[in-house]
Amino acid sequence: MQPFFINLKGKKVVIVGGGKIAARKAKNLETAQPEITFVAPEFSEDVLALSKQTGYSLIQREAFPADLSDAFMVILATNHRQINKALAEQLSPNQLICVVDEAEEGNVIFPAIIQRGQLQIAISTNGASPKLTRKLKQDLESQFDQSWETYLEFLSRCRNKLKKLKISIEEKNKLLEKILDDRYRTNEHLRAEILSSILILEE
Ligand SMILES: C[C@@]1(CC(=O)O)c2cc3[nH]c(cc4nc(cc5[nH]c(cc(n2)[C@H]1CCC(=O)O)[C@@](C)(CC(=O)O)[C@@H]5CCC(=O)O)C(CC(=O)O)=C4CCC(=O)O)c(CCC(=O)O)c3CC(=O)O
Ligand SMILES: NC(=O)C1=CN([C@@H]2O[C@H](COP(=O)(O)OP(=O)(O)OC[C@H]3O[C@@H](n4cnc5c(N)ncnc54)[C@H](O)[C@@H]3O)[C@@H](O)[C@H]2O)C=CC1
Repeated sequence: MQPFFINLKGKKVVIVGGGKIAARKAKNLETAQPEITFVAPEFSEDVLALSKQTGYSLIQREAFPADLSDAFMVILATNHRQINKALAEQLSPNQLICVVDEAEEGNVIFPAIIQRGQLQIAISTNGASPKLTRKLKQDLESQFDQSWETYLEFLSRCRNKLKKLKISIEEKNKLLEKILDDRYRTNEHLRAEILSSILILEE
């Protein structure tokens, strides 16, 4: 399995099933802002609340292959093994497909995600142990506190400015290395100091 970061903004995602796992996959996708449609005869409170909050569409009936034909991504999350399998078989090999009870019938698996602003860490065990994935996520969550979000904003501002400067690659790299010192993450004054010294340089 190849890890990627993919832009799903505005993409059509169909989730077949409206239970606990359907809701969890939709929450996993929330910051990516896709257009989600759930198809299921019954929706859980979680799915109903999500759809109310976000405007996701609900189609209340059993799913048919035609519901999935124009989806960029399909998540098969019913509690019936045979239904998930049969629908997966009807999909195009060019669609992104997650089969929640049999990963090998699809081509996408969901990682656990830690997000601190522009820093994203995704974890997977290739389906070997979702519980280990969850445990590692909790470990990393305590290792990466909220300060990383501000730090990434700072790194990004510095880099965007440095990219435009007419200085040598060596000098640029030296500065980019320098701001990786952890003191720049923890000390706001150091950040302000170096940022203003970079921002006044001529482009
Ligand atoms: C292959 C994959 C496909 C996919 O769903 O994308 C998949 C498949 C399956 N999961 C199962 C079970 C559980 N999954 C979790 C938890 C998570 N599962 C997630 C992803 C994935 N799960 C993909 C691979 C991930 C990887 O590579 O590690 C996470 C990371 C992301 C998310 O769901 O958003 C999320 C944690 C994130 C978080 O906490 O933030 C728990 C833990 C719990 O609930 O305590 C259990 C119960 C314990 C257990 O069974 O181990 C079953 C058996 C179902 C059954 O028994 O019927 C299957 C089917 C099978 O094994 O074939
Ligand atoms: N990948 C993962 O992370 C995990 C996957 N699972 C698997 O996920 C599956 C779903 O689990 P839950 O959400 O807890 O089940 P659930 O019982 O809460 O929900 C099942 C949903 O499927 C819908 N459904 C049934 N037949 C349908 C049809 N023909 N068309 C459309 N929708 C239909 C039901 O109306 C209901 O909304 C199970 O097969 C379970 O083995 C379970 C745990 C974790």
